[in-house]
Amino acid sequence: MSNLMGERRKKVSEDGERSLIKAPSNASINSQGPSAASTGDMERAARKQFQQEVTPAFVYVLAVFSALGGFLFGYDTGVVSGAMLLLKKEMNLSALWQEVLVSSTVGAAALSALAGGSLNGIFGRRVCILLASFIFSVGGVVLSAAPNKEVLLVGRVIVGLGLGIASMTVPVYIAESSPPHLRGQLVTINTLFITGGQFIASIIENGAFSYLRYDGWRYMLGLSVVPALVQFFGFLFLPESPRWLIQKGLTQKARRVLSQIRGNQNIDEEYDSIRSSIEEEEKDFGGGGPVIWRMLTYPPTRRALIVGCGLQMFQQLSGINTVMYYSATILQMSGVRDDKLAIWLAAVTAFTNFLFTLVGVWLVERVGRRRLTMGSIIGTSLRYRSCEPCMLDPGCGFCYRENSTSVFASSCVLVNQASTGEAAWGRCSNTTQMTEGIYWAYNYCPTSYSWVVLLGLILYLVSFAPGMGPMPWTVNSEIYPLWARSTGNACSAGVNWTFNVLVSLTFLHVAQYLTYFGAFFLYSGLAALGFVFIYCCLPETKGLRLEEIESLFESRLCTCGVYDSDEGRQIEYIRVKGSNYHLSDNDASDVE
Ligand SMILES: O[C@H]1[C@H](O)[C@@H](O)[C@H](O)[C@@H](O)[C@H]1O
Repeated sequence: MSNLMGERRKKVSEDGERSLIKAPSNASINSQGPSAASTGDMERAARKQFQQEVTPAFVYVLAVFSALGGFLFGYDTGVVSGAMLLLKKEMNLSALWQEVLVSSTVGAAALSALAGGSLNGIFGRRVCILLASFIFSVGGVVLSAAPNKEVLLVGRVIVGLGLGIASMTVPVYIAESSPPHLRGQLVTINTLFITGGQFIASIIENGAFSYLRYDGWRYMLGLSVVPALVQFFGFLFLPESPRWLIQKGLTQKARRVLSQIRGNQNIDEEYDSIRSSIEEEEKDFGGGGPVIWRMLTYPPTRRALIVGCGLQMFQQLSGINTVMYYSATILQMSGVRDDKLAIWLAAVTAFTNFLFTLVGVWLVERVGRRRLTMGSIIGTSLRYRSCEPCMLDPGCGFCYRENSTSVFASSCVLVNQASTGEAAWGRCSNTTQMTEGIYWAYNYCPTSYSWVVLLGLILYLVSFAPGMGPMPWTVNSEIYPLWARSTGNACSAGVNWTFNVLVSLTFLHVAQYLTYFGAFFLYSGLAALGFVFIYCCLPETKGLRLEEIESLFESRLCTCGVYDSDEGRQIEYIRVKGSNYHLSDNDASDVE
């Protein structure tokens, strides 16, 4: 089958009408005398003209309206912790009910992301986004009106169903509508909106609603109806993905949409190329069993699926949501004793995540997905090395003296086997004997080190947010051929949500057993594994057309870093006839 696809690509590049030539490098232009040089000049002029073409505003409008799905993702997963503080008092919720209310949304999202694959294939991206925003609105209304915890649970499950569908559809819709040179940036805007939603949620948690004696949680949870309705009504007027339309044979409509999105520029080459790719795909993969089976039995899509799901798995295993969901608790354990301060500091961490995702939006088309993701995961795995080594050992605790400014006379001492509240011997061995100014810290660093923990969390987010946060979503929206795109994204989003629920549900237990710092070392180790996976298996997709990306998975999965060389990236084709030139971002370096 892979030979077949190779043949197909050869055919496309030899096609007369869409005649393509290899663009010579600068060096070869200079060494080939005047005529070659003037061809080179013409090409340069053409490139310059191409690069001056303004990207129509419509594609940004489309990306922003779609990314409201990301905002709801961030808001709904973020606001629940603040709402829970109020709910547990008002509805007398047990710990089990609190856990169920928080994780039911994430669990429902995992299931509906998987189901979203078929819905996308059958009804299209636009209908799925409309459906998700409708579900979000219903969920918001149910939550804000809930008379008891059972109805709350129903509302949380409804919201989760919307989340799963939105999380797998929005990146695909944006990727399929964007021009190649902006695709990474526009898809990454979706993650920017996720982290923006988390940040706004953290502000709302602290804001006026949290001071209401009754029903503050209703406003917190119900507020999500506003962006959901904006998205719903916006999408009534926004078009379907042109690629999905072509796949369904609605070619006239697809042409109209593509030309609308491209601001009436000449779309002939882009349209032809998408259409011929899809027709070839139809011929090669038209029949023969469920899509997931066809993906698993065809090596390039199997490899893409491994890369896509692996990225999502490592994103979650590197512990992002232990920070996003528990940062207030972590800060309290590290010595911040005032509740309100801990919650405000948690908002600072959410803001850092947002701000540095913006850096990711800026970097993605400059340094590419691969380098950004690798740099990010390295930073992520290094972050935890700064805190007390003593805390790593569940058998030890920290005995210290403290005055108003500093910690002194500290030592790491074995914990009493019978009670972790005191040391096995010494100054901290008997709580009643502990005189004023002597403290015993088990499972956290003493107060004057809490800034180290806050700094640790911030440094972690500074390295996580530009790469590991957005890239798994961005890369997944690009690496599958059209016939496998919905299913590929459904699976990888399902993996993301599943590991999200696994890591966030087990975090407190893991921390109890290994201490907070031990748990962080565990995630750090997993992130290091993730680095090896990314280094070996993730190819660069920057600047390529969606239809070209599939060929990156034709060779062996783990090529151990050969992607870093520019080999293969030098093959640039420009069209000789007509006025549409396709350039990868490498071309930018040729243009003065
Ligand atoms: O990419 C996002 C983002 O990084 C969020 O902050 C996180 O909560 C999500 O789980 C993740 O998928």
